[in-house]
Amino acid sequence: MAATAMTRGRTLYDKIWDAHAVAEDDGETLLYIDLHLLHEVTSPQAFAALAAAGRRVRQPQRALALSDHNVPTEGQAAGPAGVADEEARAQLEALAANADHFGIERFAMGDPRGGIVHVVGPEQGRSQPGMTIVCGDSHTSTHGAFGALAFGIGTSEVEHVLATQTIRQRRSRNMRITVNGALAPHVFAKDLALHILGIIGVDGAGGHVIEYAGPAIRALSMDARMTLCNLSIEMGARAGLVAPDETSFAYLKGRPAAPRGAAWDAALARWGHLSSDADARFEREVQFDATGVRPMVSWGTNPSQVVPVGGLIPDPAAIANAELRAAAERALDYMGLAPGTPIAGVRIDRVFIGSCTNSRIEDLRVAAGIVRGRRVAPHVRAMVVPGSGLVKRQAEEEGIADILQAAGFDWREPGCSLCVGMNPDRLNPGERCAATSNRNFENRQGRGGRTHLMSPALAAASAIAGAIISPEDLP
Ligand SMILES: CC(C)[C@H](C(=O)O)[C@@H](O)C(=O)O
Ligand code: SF4
Repeated sequence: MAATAMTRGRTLYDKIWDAHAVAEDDGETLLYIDLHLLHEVTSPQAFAALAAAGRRVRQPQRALALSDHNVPTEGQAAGPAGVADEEARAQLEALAANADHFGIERFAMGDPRGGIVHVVGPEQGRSQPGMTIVCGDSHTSTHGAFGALAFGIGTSEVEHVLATQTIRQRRSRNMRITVNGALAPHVFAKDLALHILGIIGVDGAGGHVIEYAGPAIRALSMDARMTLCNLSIEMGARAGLVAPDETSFAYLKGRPAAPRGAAWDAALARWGHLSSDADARFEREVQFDATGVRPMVSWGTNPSQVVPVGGLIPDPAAIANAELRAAAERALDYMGLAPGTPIAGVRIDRVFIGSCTNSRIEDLRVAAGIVRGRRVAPHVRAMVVPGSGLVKRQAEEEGIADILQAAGFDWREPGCSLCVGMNPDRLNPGERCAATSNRNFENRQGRGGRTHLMSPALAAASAIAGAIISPEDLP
């Protein structure tokens, strides 16, 4: 890039891209992949194809395999053999066998280091600034919180990465979301993400990689940045990222896979340069002030259909755009909600605190802080599913598990669980759930189930009230 015409600054995304570009062909780039995370649902066919072609895994030490989507949230110590569902058991057994055959490290079911792939990668210190990270899973965007380029890939691409440690990609456009000011007390990264979704919609970042910037983002913890980056994919983005800083470095220091000693110092020196240049160009810019962000709840069947917890369920008749109006009508019908009524007070049957969006230790601390000394409403079945065995253990050591259980929450073993209903944790038809996950599509948590996305604070408060409520309004 020596030509003077090319001296314009680069974004963080551009820099990570350029540093990993191996070859160019017809507008596509072959990108080197630093970390490949695998789970049981999207890897069996990839491994089968690899084996059929007589190939080996190019760099097995750059992969880690985890069982998360269809593991039951009890009895994990028994391993796949103890899983009742045949398809789930077959996938879990295949992952274990494939990882062992191809020399890939895996955390077996029941291993305390195991859990949701997007919780475990960061927790182990494997997800690091400046890396390219892929997984056959859309919410791989979570790892962008570390200033990594992290995105989901399909099963055929999983095979390609296993075989070559590279992937063919088209460059995305750059988008920056700058959040000025500071979040109000009791407002969390989840609210911020749902607020952004409410502004830009589910296609709002289509074709772009989002960089989150500004003082309100800098003030977020790593757990919170992961929540925000996690939801980038629901905005239509290819990935979302935050430039690394002292918060990122402090989080990573001392983690099992983080560099140590002189290697740590060298890494810090490298990571310190990972930011967008002042004159970098973003094709799209969104800016707003965090002060106005309220605790948010979804009322519909996509994650951009949100209102503040103090707001009203919208009236489709008032929506000018015909497509959005039809979507709202259909969503309200599925959700069994009446337009124009307050979202607070809508009665719920279930509560799910978990998922790669909100199942980390800070999320559980917030939930425990709200339910301490209170009881879950008698008609509500509430469960907490920690994101990993280590989160579970830490919550038990901190007394969080006791508080949640004393309040009447079911304390489960880690996994995706009720986020996606691929294990026995499912909603029954018509059941309404306050959920801390990221998707509220029709049938997402079980056939006919109705999902309201919200923060752990709101979900915990709603469990107590038996209806959607803001924690400040709890008696
Ligand atoms: C099962 C998996 C492929 C899927 C994804 O890619 O996101 C799941 O994790 C989800 O959240 O819907
Ligand atoms: S927790 Fe939910 S969103 Fe996250 S990877 Fe699992 S199924 Fe997907």
